[in-house]
Amino acid sequence: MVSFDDALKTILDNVSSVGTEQVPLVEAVGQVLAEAVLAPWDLPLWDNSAMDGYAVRREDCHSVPCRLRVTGFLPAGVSAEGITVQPGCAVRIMTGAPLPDGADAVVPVEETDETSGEQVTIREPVAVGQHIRRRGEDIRRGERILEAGTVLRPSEISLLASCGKPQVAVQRRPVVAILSTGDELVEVGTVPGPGQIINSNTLALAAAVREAGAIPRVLGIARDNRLSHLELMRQGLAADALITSAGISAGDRDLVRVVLDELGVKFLFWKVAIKPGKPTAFGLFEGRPVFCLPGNPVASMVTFEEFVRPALLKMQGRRKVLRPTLRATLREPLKPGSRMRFLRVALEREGERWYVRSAGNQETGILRTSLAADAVALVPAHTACAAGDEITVRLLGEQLVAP
Ligand SMILES: Nc1nc2c(c(=O)[nH]1)N[C@H]1C(S)=C(S)[C@@H](COP(=O)(O)OP(=O)(O)OC[C@H]3O[C@@H](n4cnc5c(N)ncnc54)[C@H](O)[C@@H]3O)O[C@H]1N2
Ligand code: MOO
Repeated sequence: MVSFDDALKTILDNVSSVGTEQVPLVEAVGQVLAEAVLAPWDLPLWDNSAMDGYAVRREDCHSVPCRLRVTGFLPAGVSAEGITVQPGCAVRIMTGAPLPDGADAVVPVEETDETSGEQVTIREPVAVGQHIRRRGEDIRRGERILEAGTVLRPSEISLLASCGKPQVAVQRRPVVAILSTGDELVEVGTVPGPGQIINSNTLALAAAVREAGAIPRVLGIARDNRLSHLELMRQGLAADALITSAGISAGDRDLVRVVLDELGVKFLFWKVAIKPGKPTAFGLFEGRPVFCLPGNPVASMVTFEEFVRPALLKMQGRRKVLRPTLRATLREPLKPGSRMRFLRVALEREGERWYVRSAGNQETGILRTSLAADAVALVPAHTACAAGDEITVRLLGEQLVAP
């Protein structure tokens, strides 16, 4: 049986990017850039006004108030070619419009009085360069603005768009096959008969795969016989990764490992010293990962979170693949366990401190506890804790606070 740390390390050492693809910009959000991007031009493209107002020559405004003749109008979207601010004159200009020749300052409309359509009075002192956005002040042409490996957020998308890229090379999202096993399973939408339960793991795993940025491919249910396993596992092994659910512990019909062995999967471990999730196995098929997760719905979710999610993120080119942990103070004591434990917990914040309490019954059949959990406490084996002790918890999902 391997330790949790060794299991995670083995997985992460054996997965890598599944390749790159070109995608339209909007679809690239959340994906990892696969190319360095150079700015093809300066940004801003040309000097322009940061205010609605008047383009002026500073030397005409030495002593204010002063009166200037309005000789033109520059809205955004027009060229300033052929327009020059002559001595004693001003050009009415809108935010974003190109700065006309001769002008070296913009006076916001609030600091002027329009005497008539033809004249304007400048009331406030004027400094050279004020309210002008200079060509290239943000980004210089030829500058390396984004490195391969960058996670694309809306800000990066904005920059890529400004650099004229309608599509971009990103790390491809892996296709992840999901196979549940068991004669007791029926698909959702069917009312379970005697001895039957609904195959909820497939949907939970597919949702978790999608949430991790990958593409789920649901294979259905392998029945508890070799042929059914063989047929669906062959399909699953063609995907970038395969996740199986159940059939991996000591049961008489637990065929998953036997059949995957037969198909040529090389297992690197098949039991981990954790609770829940002891019967978790990991193998490789032609370099592609195979995760065999326990059938208990809670164990399935916990092992996905701890082992599969980091792997799927790494396969998408992410360098940071673990959710953050924080130290929190226990509200209640914890008994020691013989294996490292993952306890579903609820966090509360008081001032700058985080407090943690059990989210409910920790038996792995009890899904309700997961609904109340917003973090998982990582409790080492043989460790008893008293109320008031600090423990490490891993946040689940994004932590938002009420406005
Ligand atoms: N003698 C032993 N028995 C068990 C051991 C052990 O080490 N020795 N380990 C226990 C632990 S821990 C777990 S977890 C389970 C895992 O067993 P399997 O992964 O082989 O899964 P099954 O026995 O087939 O099912 C367990 C449980 O989960 C339900 N299940 C299965 N598939 C689904 C699904 N797709 N959707 C929803 N629920 C599912 C299934 O009905 C069972 O109740 O083994 C212990 N036993
Ligand atoms: O994986 Mo089992 O308890 O460890 O649910």
